[in-house]
Amino acid sequence: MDNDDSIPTLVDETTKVPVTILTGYLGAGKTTLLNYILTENHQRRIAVILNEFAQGSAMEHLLLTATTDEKGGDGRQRYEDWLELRNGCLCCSVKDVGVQAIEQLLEKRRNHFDYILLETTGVADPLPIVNMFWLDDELHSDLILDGLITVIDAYNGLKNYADDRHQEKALWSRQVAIADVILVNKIDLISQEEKSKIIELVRSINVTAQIYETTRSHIDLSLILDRNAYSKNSPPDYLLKNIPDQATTLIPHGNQTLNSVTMEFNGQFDFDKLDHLIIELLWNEQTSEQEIVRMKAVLCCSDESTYKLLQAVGQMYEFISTNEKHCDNLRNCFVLIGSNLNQERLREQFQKCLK
Ligand SMILES: Nc1nc2c(ncn2[C@@H]2O[C@H](COP(=O)(O)OP(=O)(O)OP(=O)(O)O)[C@@H](O)[C@H]2O)c(=O)[nH]1
Ligand SMILES: [Zn+2]
Repeated sequence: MDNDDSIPTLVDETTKVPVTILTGYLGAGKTTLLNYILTENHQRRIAVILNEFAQGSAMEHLLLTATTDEKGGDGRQRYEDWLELRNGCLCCSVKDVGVQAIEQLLEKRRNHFDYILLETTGVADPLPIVNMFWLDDELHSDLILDGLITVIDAYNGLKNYADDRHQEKALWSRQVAIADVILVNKIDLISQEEKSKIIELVRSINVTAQIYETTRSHIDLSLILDRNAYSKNSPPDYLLKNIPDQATTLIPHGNQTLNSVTMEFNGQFDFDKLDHLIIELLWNEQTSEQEIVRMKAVLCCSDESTYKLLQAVGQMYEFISTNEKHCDNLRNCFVLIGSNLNQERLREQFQKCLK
């Protein structure tokens, strides 16, 4: 499709390119959904990014090209580029590296696509990837996170959840917990009774997501694309949801193991104390024992009646005021990503900053 450089483009160079993230446990129907989206008439030029290990990725690539070829008769190319992140896992190749790679692609191929779909590997915590795309204006990114879709396998879902191996259960729950939209897929394989059970379970983990029942991931695209779920000055939904208070270990990457810690607190923070703690954590306590790479929070501070956001990348951090009043809902949510994060100790440190 190189000759279409000459075709005038309707894409405004200044418009940000939406990124929709697809997550879901192994085999839930993510690629099926991608295939479906790519073959539907969506008036979009979509780039697909697979965040999989090399082998799986090559296979999915084949699956997707097969689908486009089949449907290619009308001469319209429905997706224009392909970015494979080989040798690894976007989720643990610390954030901004991934964003930069995608931005570079975007710069080179600006006229070739105007939407990005990112399928994450089914065995990793999707939170770091979502974090990665929740970008500050100051970073002048061309990308904007549009939404997070979690596909769940209705047939195996209850089993995944009941799995005693802690990692599996935690992963499954987190994928459900942070979604904006949840597709309860493979409805064709379950009974009415099982359907009620799985939907009840999903709802108990995520009270705010839109839940749709699907077969072969078929869904009205207007329900999942262009959702603009993360607009400026409102706390991202996933931070206000009930993310289980827990520490998870992400898949090791190189010689480093990143882990993430999510914490919730009720009440109001004393801003000066909190500010002091952040400096302490990011500047004075960065050791091989504990290193915070990324931190985000939605906060209620006693000096303001609206939510504050906290953003930290490396040692740089900032507080951002929002327009959203915290009223009597005094929930505070933190997400920290780094190495050797000690949740207990962190919790104690933050606790001391409450009024
Ligand atoms: N019966 C039935 N099978 C489905 C449905 N959706 C997907 N499948 C099948 O489930 C299998 C896995 O689907 P994929 O789309 O590859 O799942 P995935 O989430 O991309 O899997 P990973 O990338 O390995 O995590 C495939 O064989 C699909 O054809 C459905 O609604 N009903
Ligand atoms: Zn897949």
